[in-house]
Amino acid sequence: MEVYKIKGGKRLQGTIKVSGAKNSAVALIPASILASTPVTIEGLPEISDVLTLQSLLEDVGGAVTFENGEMTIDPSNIVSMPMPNGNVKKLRASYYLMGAMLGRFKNAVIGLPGGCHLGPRPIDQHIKGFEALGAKVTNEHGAIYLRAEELRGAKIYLDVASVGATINIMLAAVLAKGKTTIENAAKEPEIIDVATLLSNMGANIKGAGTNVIRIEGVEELHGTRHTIIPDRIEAGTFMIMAAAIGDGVTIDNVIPFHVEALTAKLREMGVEVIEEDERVIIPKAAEALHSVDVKTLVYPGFPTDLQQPFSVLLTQATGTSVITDTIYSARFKQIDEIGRMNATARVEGRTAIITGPSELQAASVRATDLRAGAALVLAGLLADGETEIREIQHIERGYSSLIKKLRGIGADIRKEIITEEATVRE
Ligand SMILES: CC(=O)N[C@H]1[C@@H](OP(=O)(O)OP(=O)(O)OC[C@H]2O[C@@H](n3ccc(=O)[nH]c3=O)[C@H](O)[C@@H]2O)O[C@H](CO)[C@@H](O)[C@@H]1O
Ligand SMILES: C=C(OP(=O)(O)O)C(=O)O
Repeated sequence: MEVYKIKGGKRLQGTIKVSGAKNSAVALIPASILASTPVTIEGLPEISDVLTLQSLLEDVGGAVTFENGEMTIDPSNIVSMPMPNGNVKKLRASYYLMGAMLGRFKNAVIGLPGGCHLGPRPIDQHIKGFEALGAKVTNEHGAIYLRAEELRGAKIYLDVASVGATINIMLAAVLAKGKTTIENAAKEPEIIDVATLLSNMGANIKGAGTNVIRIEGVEELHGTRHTIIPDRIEAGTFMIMAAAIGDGVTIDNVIPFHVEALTAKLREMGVEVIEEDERVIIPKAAEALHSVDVKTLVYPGFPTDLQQPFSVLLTQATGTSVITDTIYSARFKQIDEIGRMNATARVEGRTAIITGPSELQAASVRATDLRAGAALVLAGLLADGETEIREIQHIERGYSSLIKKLRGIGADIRKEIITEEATVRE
């Protein structure tokens, strides 16, 4: 079993570079299925979600190369083969194969997606959108069957501003006949990124990044070259780490506007944050951090994906802080784990209540999901002693070269293989 081992207390210093956005990458790769000629995406993060999608595309006939963050996908020989099991269950974003395969072939069979367990993760709004476009959608034996004679543009109002549903409907609608309008669309930067790729492939999309997206279907899409946006969640994770235990950290390859909600909260806590064109500098960890309350919201609100690492920073603040996650009701599994590390924190319904400052102590802990894993890495960096983090496969779904990057700014973190015997003895 692979684990991360972290010796806490080392102050972070230097420049750390952010990779391409995971939550864009996992939609851009399926989007390439809609083209008739090769699509190249530059700057992809080297994470397991990207590798899983590569092999899913290869399974259905795609010719894919991936080197130095650049993926070229030749979708011309892709066929609509059913994908009910296997790799599709490894990630949440495999649901984008539904929109892309439906858009190109008018039929698809895709297993229900996996991803982090954060409480219910329904896809009813995706299905409502596909049905509005003319697809018949059924759930049979754990897979979604989508079939359409033809797809026709429609007006779709989303009951919740879902990132996944907005992107999936765009994917299905770009080759549909006529005009599609998505109302109450989500506005996340990743949606703009996917719309930019699709537009460069020849799609006609207006309004991505606002709550009304208008799509005029086209006959065919062609290949293109696209550079992915930086990962605002990875950038935010490093900003939080720098605020907790930094001594001059520059986070490079960030769009500062994308992390505005976090920057505002950090400043409210007493952290100095300097924003430049494509980087953010945290000159030093604040001497005294103030407690703050945080509510996660759809973009541009405070992102649910940063709430978990942020909860660890709050253990260092003086006073009681309350986090409310309005997006995912059960996204607090890190709280039990940091409790083992001497944090004073508890969960009440949709909120986590954290009182600080606490001197964290090293322990053996479990990365229950991706961002809980990032939270535990931060807890390990702060703790006295050597922390062991298990189930790191969750972390590696979403953070590219994390060990190398953190070592580059002075962290004492390494990956080790431990035997089951050692696990049992502990
Ligand atoms: C709004 C929001 O913060 N979205 C985040 C969410 O996206 P993700 O794509 O997972 O979630 P959505 O944006 O699609 O969903 C937002 C909310 O709508 C609900 N919902 C969604 C689809 C649906 O068909 N029915 C439905 O009820 C979800 O349960 C959730 O409460 O997690 C991703 C990975 O952690 C983040 O990158 C996204 O920024
Ligand atoms: C929860 C996340 O990923 P996924 O939706 O892929 O499980 C995340 O990116 O924080």
